Amino acid sequence: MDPVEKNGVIDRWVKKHLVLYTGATRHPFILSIRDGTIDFSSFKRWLWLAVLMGIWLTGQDYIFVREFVPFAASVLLKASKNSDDNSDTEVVLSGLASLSDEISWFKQEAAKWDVPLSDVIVHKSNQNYCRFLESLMLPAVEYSVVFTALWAIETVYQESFSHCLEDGNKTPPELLEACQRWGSEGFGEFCRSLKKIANRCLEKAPDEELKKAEVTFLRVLELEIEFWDMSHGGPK
Ligand SMILES: Cc1ncc(CN)c(N)n1
Repeated sequence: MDPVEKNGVIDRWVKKHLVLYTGATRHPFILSIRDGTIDFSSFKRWLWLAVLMGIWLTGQDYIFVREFVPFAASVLLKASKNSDDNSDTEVVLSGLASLSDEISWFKQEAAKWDVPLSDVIVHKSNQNYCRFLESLMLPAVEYSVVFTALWAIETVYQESFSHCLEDGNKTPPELLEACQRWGSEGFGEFCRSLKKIANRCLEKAPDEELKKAEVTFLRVLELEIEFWDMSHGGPK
């Protein structure tokens, strides 16, 4: 990690809000995947796996990703207009490409597990998250604020699922592919690019905007924790 990143605004916020950040990136749901703390009696294992996969295969995360696409597209639009460095556009575009791959993966997994993705009941916490994304798509929302949100949303998944791939993990084989999707080094590289751009914008932001970006960062962490809680409590 180069020195600039170490002392950037984002690292300061992560340190300042470490409890909430850890709550989002080391959620019991994630720890239960990493530790494979699944009762290995066949029925419970299957049931538990069905609950674990629930977050993906009851379609909650599929619904989220469908909402996340227009949000990411709105960041792309702001990048093409506001950023003084057009490489931002390329970074956001690469993220959109991986989102389209994510959607195809959901569809293929849903088919494999014979889970319909149509007329899925949207869970309350998912509705809240999607409404939050919509609020960030308004033209008036500053570039540094939306980029902080984009970085936080992607990084929570990357930090969470890379943890499930670390040495000593007991992640069930059925979940490895999902963990590799978001926990991969390539996705990690993408998240670091987002962080660099967010830091660059935040360094120049006036106090008012900086405060808004910090509040947005915390809101993303809260929503991600609610999202994991939804799966941990099972689909309601
Ligand atoms: C809830 C959530 N947050 C983040 C990601 C990663 N794009 C996701 N798929 N779902």
